[in-house]
Amino acid sequence: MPEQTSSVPSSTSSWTPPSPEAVKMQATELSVFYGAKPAINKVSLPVLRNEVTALIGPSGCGKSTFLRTLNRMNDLISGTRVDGKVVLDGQDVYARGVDPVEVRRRVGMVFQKSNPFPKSIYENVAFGLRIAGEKNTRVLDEKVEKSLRNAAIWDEVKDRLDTSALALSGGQQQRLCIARALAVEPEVILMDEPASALDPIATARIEELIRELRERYTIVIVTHSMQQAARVSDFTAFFYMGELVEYGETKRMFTKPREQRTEDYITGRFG
Ligand SMILES: Nc1ncnc2c1ncn2[C@@H]1O[C@H](COP(=O)(O)OP(=O)(O)OP(=O)(O)O)[C@@H](O)[C@H]1O
Repeated sequence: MPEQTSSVPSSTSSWTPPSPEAVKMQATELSVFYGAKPAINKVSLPVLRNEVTALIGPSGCGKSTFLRTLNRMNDLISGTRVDGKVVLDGQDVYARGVDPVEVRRRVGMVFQKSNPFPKSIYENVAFGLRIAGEKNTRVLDEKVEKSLRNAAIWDEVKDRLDTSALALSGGQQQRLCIARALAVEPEVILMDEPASALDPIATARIEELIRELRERYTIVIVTHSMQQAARVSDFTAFFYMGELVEYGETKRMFTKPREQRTEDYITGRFG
């Protein structure tokens, strides 16, 4: 099978595979070990271009572990071993010679708890650009503004770019972190429960933003909220005890799940 061809578990074999051009990332037979036991076991899952893919499943089933393999964040956790393959635009991100820092630039990440640096709003967004060697003030200004606009927070902060990011509300801080992720022009954005610490209004803004960002980026989101997965995602992957149980279009998964375990989970029978 060529690298770009998507691969899905046998339980979804009646699902029509996407064309190779539609596949931005592809995990194949991916297992991750913390010590001897696999936290995820032989997971094969495509991530489709300009779509939102939601990862759902009960606590501890391996959603975050899977997410972190997509941009080699697991490399930073000592004792982790990754088996299998993750391909980004046809290139194996774990191949020898691939720079994990470049992988993380192309595949950005937003975390559950917003984590702005104790710096100004401006410097938070400019941070990655400065690290990449950008010194031109005009370029920095332009990119900071563009990122803040794209993260739907520009109007709220444009008059106080030099004030501390820590003075923003939780929802604003999370959108600032999204702006920071966008500044280095990633192609894929990974979001690990990005709204779980936010109130319903701030959550709605993040969800709206995810729908907007989908026009330009490929997004993978971990969420505990079935409603959120149904609202924001185009495709859903249901994990259970380290296995990928079912993957498919979100609408279909939530109305006609093929697997009993998926149905039990989305109807709240366990989780
Ligand atoms: N750094 C780590 N060291 C050792 N074990 C870990 C580590 N991170 C995760 N695990 C284990 O791997 C398994 C999967 O965890 P993971 O965080 O990926 O699940 P999750 O589905 O994202 O859970 P949650 O929804 O609670 O965030 C769990 O058994 C967890 O205890």
